[in-house]
Amino acid sequence: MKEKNPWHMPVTIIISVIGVIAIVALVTVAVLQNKPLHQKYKYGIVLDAGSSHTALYIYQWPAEKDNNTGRVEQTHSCKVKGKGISSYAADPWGAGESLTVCMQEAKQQVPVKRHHETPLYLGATAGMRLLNMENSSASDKVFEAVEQALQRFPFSYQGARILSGQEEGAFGWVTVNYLDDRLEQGLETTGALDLGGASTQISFVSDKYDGSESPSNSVTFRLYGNDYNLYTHSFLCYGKDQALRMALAYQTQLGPRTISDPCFHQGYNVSKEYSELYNSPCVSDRKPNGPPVTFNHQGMGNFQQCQEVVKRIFNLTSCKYSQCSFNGVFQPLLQGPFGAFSAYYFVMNFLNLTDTSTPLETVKDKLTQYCATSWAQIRLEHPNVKTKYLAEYCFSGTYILTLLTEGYNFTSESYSNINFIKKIKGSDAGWTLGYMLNLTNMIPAEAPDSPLLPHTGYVSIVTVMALLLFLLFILSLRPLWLRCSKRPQIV
Ligand SMILES: Nc1nc2c(ncn2[C@@H]2O[C@H](COP(=O)(O)OP(=O)(O)OP(=O)(O)O)[C@@H](O)[C@H]2O)c(=O)[nH]1
Repeated sequence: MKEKNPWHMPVTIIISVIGVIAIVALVTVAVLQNKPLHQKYKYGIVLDAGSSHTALYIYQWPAEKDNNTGRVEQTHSCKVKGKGISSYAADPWGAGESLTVCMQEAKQQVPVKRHHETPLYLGATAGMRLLNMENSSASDKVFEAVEQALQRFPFSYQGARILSGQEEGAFGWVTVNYLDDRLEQGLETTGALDLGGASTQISFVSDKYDGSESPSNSVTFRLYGNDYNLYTHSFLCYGKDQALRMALAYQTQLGPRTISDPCFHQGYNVSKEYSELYNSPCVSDRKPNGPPVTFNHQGMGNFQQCQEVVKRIFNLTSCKYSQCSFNGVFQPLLQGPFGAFSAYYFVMNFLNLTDTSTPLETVKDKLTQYCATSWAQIRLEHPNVKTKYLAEYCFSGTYILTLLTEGYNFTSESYSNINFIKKIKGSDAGWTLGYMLNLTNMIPAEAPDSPLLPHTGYVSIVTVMALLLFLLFILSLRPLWLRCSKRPQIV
């Protein structure tokens, strides 16, 4: 005589099968109903028309999350060949044409069906600010040509304009903090240090600054339900290319035929034109009277003397506020971590000085050694680096250190709060992303309502509940099993 297993009984089997199907159906519905829709993306394009060059950035974000948080990312960038658009004053048409290759790339990168709805912006910075100051009709002509060129592409063209220094600083700060998810989460923010070719920006939030002292340095934001009172300042002419011009102008005040420049390596000897050196509003008023056509720019390679030259381009004495950075500009006490990008990164990365835990004295020693290396040796060690960049790293490193410590008042301690960065989570640090987020209203003033549970949490809870229900159901059949097991069957 053998007892029949209750699981083999038809009723139990049918009930179990129905139970399993019910669970699978329940979990499937939970998964499908709450699964994000098939990811479709929207796109935005921003052209950064800088003083030294133009760059194009493409951003994308999930189509159904237009108004959501921390999800816009850079998918592509393109560096326009040649100089910045401000250098086309004598040939405005060339400025428009120069953008064609990168714009064609953008056409390939953005799916065709999204072209017409993709906003396209061009923002120009210090190069065009200077050209506009110097010759506003030339600047208008460059913009006309650029607009015509951009409108030939199938995107939704939203205009080209010059950003103010304040906007450039504030949008750079938004970019850095957005990419770090600091805005959405209401965390302590990171300050932004941007070193361009013609201007430089410093932006940070300080508990000590409420905007009442020097209100022109204050920008207020309400983002994700938090209020920010940002201190920002842009120094026109203190980008690294214009700063170099100013340093050279101090050394050529009397119109000499040769200058021995401590900021260039020994053995560097290049003939340069006075007219070219003084061809900028940052130095034009200092042009010596009747200088020769050219001068010999000779290197001496001495960091300490270079720092003395660089210091001369800063006015560190006049200040009508409670405290200043330089040139009489108000600056509150530095606070928190800082992200330093653009030329800060290019230069410090080349010099192997991005580790800010290195004591400032050691940084100075390394720069001393680097500047003292002969030009022949430097070229031998870096055969693939662009000669213009290579020749200027001693000056640029010295300028950065002087700007940070003497200009902005970073101390040996606060220097370690600086993080030299190029990208954050795959997107370049710079003003462009913040500019687009602002113009597309992609950062809400108030924190968006979030679902009570994330998708995975919801699915897990439904699965656990379904299993528990099934267990309860099986247990409820227990009397049936017992009855079955009490009535043994003879096989
Ligand atoms: N070493 C090095 N320097 C670079 C590189 N790309 C750009 N630069 C230089 O770094 C400086 C800053 O470059 P950008 O951040 O593009 O500045 P920009 O937008 O042209 O200038 P602004 O209009 O003042 O903002 C300029 O002097 C450039 O010539 C690079 O790859 N390596």
